[in-house]
Amino acid sequence: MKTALTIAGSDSSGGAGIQADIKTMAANGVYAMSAITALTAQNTTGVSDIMEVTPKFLGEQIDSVFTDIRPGAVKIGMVASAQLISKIAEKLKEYDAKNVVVDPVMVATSGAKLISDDAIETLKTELMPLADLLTPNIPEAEVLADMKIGSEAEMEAAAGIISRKYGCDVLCKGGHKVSDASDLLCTDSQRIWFRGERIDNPNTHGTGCTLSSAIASNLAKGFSMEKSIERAKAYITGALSARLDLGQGSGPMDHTFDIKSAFTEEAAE
Ligand SMILES: Nc1ncnc2c1ncn2[C@@H]1O[C@H](COP(=O)(O)OP(=O)(O)O)[C@@H](O)[C@H]1O
Ligand SMILES: Cc1ncc(COP(=O)(O)OP(=O)(O)O)c(N)n1
Repeated sequence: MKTALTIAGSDSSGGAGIQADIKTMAANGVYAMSAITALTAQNTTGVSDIMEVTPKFLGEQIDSVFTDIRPGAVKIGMVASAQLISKIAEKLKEYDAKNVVVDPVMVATSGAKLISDDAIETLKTELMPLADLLTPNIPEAEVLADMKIGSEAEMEAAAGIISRKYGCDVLCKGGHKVSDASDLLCTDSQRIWFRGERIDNPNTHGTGCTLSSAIASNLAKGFSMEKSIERAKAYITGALSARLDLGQGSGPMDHTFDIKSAFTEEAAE
């Protein structure tokens, strides 16, 4: 079985973060492992508290994974502090990690800030240069490229700036647009659009975590970057289309929409 590691924060409501990543990796057929950067007390309406692990303990989790079951891909999500980011960079280099997907998580849909300002600088200087793929949403791409994005042409310009600056592929996600949900991949030689119809569903908690984990899963399985994104886009479209409706705010998606087995039958009366 192919393997993948998520290095991210825990979401107590299960829709984003580590929980979304593990469900996604399992649904995409890879063995999922985790190194937790922080616990969040969070639900569909917001984040009420965050408790970070120490850099030493994060390093020990990563050591435990890499020295035993080597991950075929690594997805990195919420990392709130500069010290934790430096520790991750150190360990990725130490273990020569492959297929590194960095989701530069900054702000949750609910509005909660998930990274400190000084950590954004460390993310740029230490972690992003180690990525094979960066997956900013539009507000994150605006911060990273230092420009406003209001059109597809501006998405292309911003993704180009970020890709050149950090020497990696960039997927600028279009979930924050109002017209459609098309994402743009920028490599050193190509611009590829992944076109998506906007699904009329207010429950989009964890879409970014889910997409980046699905891409990492497909990279771990040996698909090319383009094919991995195409497959991940189909997966998230399916998860959103299942129209799960839980919680009082922006609810989670159905990560298991495509899994039917003897163990997923209806609940007992
Ligand atoms: N309403 C929607 N309908 C279809 N796809 C969506 C919708 N909202 C987000 N997506 C898709 O979900 C993925 C994550 O994008 P986005 O929501 O922009 O990320 P983030 O959660 O980091 O803000 C992208 O592939 C995007 O196109
Ligand atoms: C623990 C944790 N990590 C990341 C996020 C943000 O997730 P994302 O997929 O970007 O989805 P939204 O929150 O923007 O819907 C989070 N909320 N919690």
